[in-house]
Amino acid sequence: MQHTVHDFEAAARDKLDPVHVDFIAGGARDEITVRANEAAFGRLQLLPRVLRGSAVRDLDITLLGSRARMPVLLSPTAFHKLVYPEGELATVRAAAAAGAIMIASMASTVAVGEIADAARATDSDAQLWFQLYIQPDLEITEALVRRAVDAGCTALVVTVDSPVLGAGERNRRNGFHDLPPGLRCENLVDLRDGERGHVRQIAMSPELNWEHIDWLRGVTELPVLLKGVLHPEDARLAVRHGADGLLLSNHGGRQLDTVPATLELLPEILAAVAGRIPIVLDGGVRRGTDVVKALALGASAVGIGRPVMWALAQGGEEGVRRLLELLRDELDDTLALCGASGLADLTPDLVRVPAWAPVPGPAVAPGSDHRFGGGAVV
Ligand SMILES: Cc1cc2nc3c(=O)[nH]c(=O)nc-3n(C[C@H](O)[C@H](O)[C@H](O)COP(=O)(O)O)c2cc1C
Ligand SMILES: CCCCC(=O)C(=O)O
Repeated sequence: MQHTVHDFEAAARDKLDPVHVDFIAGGARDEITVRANEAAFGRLQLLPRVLRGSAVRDLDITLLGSRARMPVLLSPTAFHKLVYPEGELATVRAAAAAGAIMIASMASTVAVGEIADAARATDSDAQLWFQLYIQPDLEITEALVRRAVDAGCTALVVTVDSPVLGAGERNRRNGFHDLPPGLRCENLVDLRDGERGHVRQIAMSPELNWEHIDWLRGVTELPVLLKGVLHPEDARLAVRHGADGLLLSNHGGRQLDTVPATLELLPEILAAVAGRIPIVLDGGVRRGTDVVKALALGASAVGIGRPVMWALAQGGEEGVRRLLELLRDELDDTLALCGASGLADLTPDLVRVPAWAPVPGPAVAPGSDHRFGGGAVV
């Protein structure tokens, strides 16, 4: 039985092909950023308030017009059928049950229209968003956007940190470059005559620039979030080019290795956008306390990537449902312990960077023996 988010990973590792475990767990190069994301949460401390809570806590959010019952989104992850036969259909049913926003990957193994139909069939009002890699062929990109719009997606998440494919050295060593026979990137099927949904159809393009974002703004009315902006100057440019939000993400450490943990960048990015657009953060979120830290510092919501893949592999729809319930319970528990009656009570004063320096007292000169009070006071 899984009692923590990490337990799902352990259970999934027992079930999955080790090559697929490496695909999910792995990152770029030395995986320094992969480790940094989780470690950053551990370094921050919470400083709770007392005697001001409430019997129930409000976890609802509205993000760019999409309502959700918890501030945890399912970040886009490719290839769900690789780990569970129903793939994204199982994931979206669980997300809908939890009232969580799912961001379907452009590289999903179920077509976005079918994912949306499965969500609607649950009678939940949970929203589906679509992640897009802008393709240098703009007609193809427009056709993809149309598929997302027709499916009823309520926002687009444009991944901008992938001018080239991340260097997953585990995948290279394992020779994992492709989906196994029978699985396809369903959103890419027949975009052009006869295209069969091959992973290699996805162009990671170093030619992309801000004009592509301007162009995209012109072809859709959907809110557009940029995923993978890390430099504060780019955050300012994103606002100027009409982005409606940012998903502050280093792709779970899968693109450029040695970039900072997203949590460490959050204050700078918030300062750069100065409240003009919401910031969602992903990377290393594994605990209710992690969610609280990110939100207290000013994120509007967080996303989870690998935990969803592990839970899906462990137990399909039921696994992802339990993962989301677990995170919701931990979040609720943390809010109660922080004296918060809802997400609005999460303020930056609840978070501390540890101050290792001793509290200042009477200073004693180096070399003096303070036990005898003989040193000069400086
Ligand atoms: C197996 C896997 C597949 C992913 N696929 C995509 C993708 O298709 N598009 C995308 O923008 N990000 C993708 N990501 C990155 C996630 O959206 C997210 O940024 C990252 O996983 C968050 O970090 P976490 O795994 O520590 O929660 C993928 C990540 C993983 C682990
Ligand atoms: C072509 C699929 C890209 C998936 C991805 O973004 C990742 O594995 O991190």
